[in-house]
Amino acid sequence: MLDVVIIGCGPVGALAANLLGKSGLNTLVIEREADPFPLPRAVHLDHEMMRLFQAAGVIDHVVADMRDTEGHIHIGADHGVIRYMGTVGLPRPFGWSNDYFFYQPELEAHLRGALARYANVQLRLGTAFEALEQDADGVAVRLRSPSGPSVVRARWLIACDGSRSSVRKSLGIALDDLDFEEPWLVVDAEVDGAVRFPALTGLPDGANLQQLSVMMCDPDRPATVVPGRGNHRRWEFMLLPGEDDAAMMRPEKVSELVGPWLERVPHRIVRAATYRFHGLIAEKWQQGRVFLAGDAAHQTPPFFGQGMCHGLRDVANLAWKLALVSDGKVEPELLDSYQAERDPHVRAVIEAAVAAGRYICMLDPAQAAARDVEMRARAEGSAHSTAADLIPAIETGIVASDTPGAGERFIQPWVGAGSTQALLDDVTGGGWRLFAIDAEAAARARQAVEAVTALAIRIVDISEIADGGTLRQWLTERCARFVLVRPDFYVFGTACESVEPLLNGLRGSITEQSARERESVT
Ligand SMILES: O=C(O)CCc1cccc(O)c1
Repeated sequence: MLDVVIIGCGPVGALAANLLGKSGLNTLVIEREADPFPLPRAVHLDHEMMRLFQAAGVIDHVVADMRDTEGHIHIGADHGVIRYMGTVGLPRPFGWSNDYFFYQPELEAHLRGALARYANVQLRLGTAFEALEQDADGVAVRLRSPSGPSVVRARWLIACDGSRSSVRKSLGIALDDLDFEEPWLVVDAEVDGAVRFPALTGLPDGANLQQLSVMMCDPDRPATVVPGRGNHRRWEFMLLPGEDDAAMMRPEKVSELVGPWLERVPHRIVRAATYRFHGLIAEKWQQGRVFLAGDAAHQTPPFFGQGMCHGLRDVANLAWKLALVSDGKVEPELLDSYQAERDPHVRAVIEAAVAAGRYICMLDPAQAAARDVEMRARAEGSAHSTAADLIPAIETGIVASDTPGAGERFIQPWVGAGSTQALLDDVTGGGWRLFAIDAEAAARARQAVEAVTALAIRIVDISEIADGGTLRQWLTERCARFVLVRPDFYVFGTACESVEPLLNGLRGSITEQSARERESVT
C-alpha cells in the first residue's frame, strides 16, 4: 500500500510530493492532463513560499526564474495613493523579499522535475481520478487513463485538484461562501518596455511603479497592473454591469483595454480570460483519510496575490504531520489539527482580500471619493504595514498559544559573512528546532528533550550563530530564552526560564506512541 496518493500535480500537489518524497513516504501523484499547462495562472508568491522551496531543495532552480518586487500600492479615483504597502528599504526578517512574481509553467516544471530525485515518488500523467472508498486502514482510489481503469490503495489522499475538485465533489463537501463575487478579465502579455502609468499623486519617495503591484481603484474601471518575471506582465480589469464575458475576451477589446498602458511599447498578448473573483472555503477540509488542499479547499479574490500561497501552506502543514504519523511516532489524531490550524488562517487572509475587494470594486463615483478620503485618513493614523502583516499567527492547533510569539512565522536571518553567507535553515537543517539563547540554555534544552520526548528535535545554541544578533533580539523581544520551531517554520512556543513546560506542552498536543506501541505497528 502507498503512503499517500496526491490528486493533481499543479504547484500545490507538486510541492506536497517533494516534501513527502523528502520524508521518505511512498507517494503517487496523479495528474489528469497529459501535458503541462502552457499558460500562467497564479503569478505571485511571498517569502514563506521561498522558504518552503528552500526546504524542498528546489530553491536554486526556482529563484532564477523569478522577479522580486517591492510591495503593493492602491490608487484612488483621483489618481492619488490611498494605501501603500511598499517594502523598499525595510528589513527582510524571513531571508527573502516579501513579493515574487513567477511564470507558472516554469515553476511547475521545476517542481515536477525535482520529483525525479525520489525513488519513492511516482508521477502518473494523463490519469484522472474517478472515485474513492475509505476503510479503517486506507483509501482505495479508482483512476482512469488512456490504457484503462486501475485502482490504487494509499493510507491517505491529498486532493490538490483545483477549484472544481472532483475529490471534494465526490465527498459532497460544501463551500462556505464569503459573499463576494465579481467578474474580472485577466490579461497576460509579454511586454518589451516599461508600462506607462497615468500621472499619479502622493507616490512615496522611492516607489517604483514598474516594481509594485498596482491596484487602480478607479470607479470607471477598477484594474490591477502587476509585474511578472522577465517581460511578463499581468492586467486585471473589472467587468462593468452588463458586460459580456465573451465580448470582453475578444482581441480588439483586450487591445482597447491594455492600449493606454502600452503606447508604442511592443507587446504580445499571451492570454485573456474572464473569472469570477470570489471567497470560498470548504466546510470540511478532512474526511477520514482524505484531505483537501489548495483551491480544492479555498478560493480567494487575488488582491494580495495569496491564492497559491494558501495552498502551499496547506501542504507544508500536512507534510510534516503525515511524516510523523506514518513513521508511527505519534498518534493519527495529529492530523485532525490540519483544518483547525489552516481554516482560521486562510479565512483571515481571504477576509482581508474580500475587504480590499469591496473598496477596490466600488463603481459609484461619490462612494469612491468618500472611500479615498477615509482610506487616506486611516493611513495617516496608522504605522506603515506591508502585505506580510496580513498573514496572522496560528492560534489553534499545535501551538503553545499562551507563550509569547507562539504561532508566528519564525525569522530566517542570513548567517556568516561575505562568500560564506547562508540562510539559517540551510545552516541548521530543518525539522523541529529548539533554539536556546546560550550554551548553558542549550545544555539544559538537550537534557530536557531527552527526558521529555522521543521526537527528533535539533538543539541550536544561537550564541554560535553569526547572524548579527537578530535571533537574540527576537527572543529578547518575547522575554524568552528558548523558542521551539515547527518543521513548517511556525513557532510552537517560547519559554523563559525552564524549557520543560514547553516540551510537556508539545507532548500534550502531539500524543507520542510508546516504543512498545510503535513496535506493534511495524
Ligand atoms: O492574478 C493573480 O493571481 C494575482 C495578481 C496580484 C498579485 C499581487 C497583488 C495583486 O493585487 C494582484
